[in-house]
Amino acid sequence: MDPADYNMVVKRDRVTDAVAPSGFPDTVEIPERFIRTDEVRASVVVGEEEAAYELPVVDMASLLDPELSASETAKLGSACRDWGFFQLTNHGVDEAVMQQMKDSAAQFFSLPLESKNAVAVRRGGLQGFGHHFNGPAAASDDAGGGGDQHSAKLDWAECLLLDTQPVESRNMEFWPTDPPAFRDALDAYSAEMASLARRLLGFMAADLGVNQEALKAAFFGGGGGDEMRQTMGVHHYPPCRRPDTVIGMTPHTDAFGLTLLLHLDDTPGLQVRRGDGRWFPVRPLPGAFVVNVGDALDVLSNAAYRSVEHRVLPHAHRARTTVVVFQDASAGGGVLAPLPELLLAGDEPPRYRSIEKLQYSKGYLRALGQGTNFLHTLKTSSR
Ligand SMILES: O=C(O)CCC(=O)C(=O)O
Ligand SMILES: [Fe+2]
Repeated sequence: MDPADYNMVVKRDRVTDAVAPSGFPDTVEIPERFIRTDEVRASVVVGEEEAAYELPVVDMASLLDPELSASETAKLGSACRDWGFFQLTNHGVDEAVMQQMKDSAAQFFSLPLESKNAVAVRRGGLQGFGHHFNGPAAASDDAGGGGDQHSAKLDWAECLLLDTQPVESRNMEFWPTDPPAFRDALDAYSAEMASLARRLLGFMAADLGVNQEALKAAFFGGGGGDEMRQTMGVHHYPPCRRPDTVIGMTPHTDAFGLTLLLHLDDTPGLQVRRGDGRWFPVRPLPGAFVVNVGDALDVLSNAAYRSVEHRVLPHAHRARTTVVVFQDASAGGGVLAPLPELLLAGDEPPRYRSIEKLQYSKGYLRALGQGTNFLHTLKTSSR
C-alpha cells in the first residue's frame, strides 16, 4: 500500500514515557489521554448472572472423529453463523511450540520500555512495538511519534504487530532479538497456526457446502501455500486501577479471514458484541483457542458466517497477554468476492459486491480510523 494512505489511517505510535509516566501507571490517577469513561459507561455488558449462554465450544478431536464429525461440524457452522466466535479445544497444536511462544511473549513484555522500543513502530507504519490510538488525530511530526497529544485517545495496551507470512515479506527489523528465542518461537508458531487454519477451513467448507479446495485456495492459493498472508499481534493489557475509564482495544471487526487467539493467562477481557448490542465477556477456557470469523471470510461465505465486533477491557488487578494470528483470505487472484459455488448452488444472490483486495485493505483501514465499518459499504441490496 502507498505510504501516503497509511499516514492517513494508521493509528499506531511508539510507547513513550512522555505519553504516560511509566507507560501504564499503576495508580488511580489515569492520564487524560486514556480516559474514555463515556464510551465505557454507554455500553451494556451482559452480567455473569445472565450469562445463560456461553461462547460455543468446538472440539477438534470430535471434528476429526468419523462418528462425531458431522454433528461437530454443524456446531462449528452454527457458531460461525450465530456468534462469529467459538473456543476450540483439543486443537492438536504442538504444545512445545505454544509454550515457547508464550514464554517469549511474556519475557518480551517484561523488558524495560527502552528494550521493547528496539523494534518500535515507525511513523506511518503498522509493524513493530507500540500502541494504538484513536480519534481524529493523524500522527504528528515530533520525533517520538506522538500522535496528537490532546485529542487522540490511547488504548490501554501495548502490542507487537508483525507480518509473518509469506516468509519473504518479513521485515526482520521489527522482529525482536530479545528474548533470544522469540524469533524462532514466532516462526514455528506462525507455521502451526497456518496449518490449524487450514484444518478448520476444511470443516467450514463442509458446513457451507462448498468444495474444500475452493475455500482453502482463497486462503492459501492453489499450490503449497506460498500465496498465504498472515499477520500476528502480540498484545499486553496491563492491569488498570480504573478499568471503568479506559479501553484495552477499541471495538472493531477483524479485516482478515480467520483469527486464532491464544491466551497466555486466564484473565478475562475480550468482549463480543451480540445482536442486541450488548457486550458478552468471553471466559477463556484453559488451553483453548478463541477463533473468530474476519470480514474476508464473511464475504467469501456470502454473509453466512459473521464477522462480529469485539473489544477488550482491561482488568483491575491482573495483566492479560494474548497472541493473535490473522490468517488472511487474500490468495488466489486480486479480488475478494463471495465464493461462486455458493451463489450457483443455492440460487443465492450475492450479498456483497466484489472488490479488489488492495481497495479493500485501504477501505478497511480508512473506515477503522473513522470508527466506521467498511464491510457494510460492500453490501448489496439483497441482504
Ligand atoms: O487481545 C484480544 O483479546 C483481542 C485482540 C484483537 O481483537 C485483535 O488483535 O484484533
Ligand atoms: Fe480483533
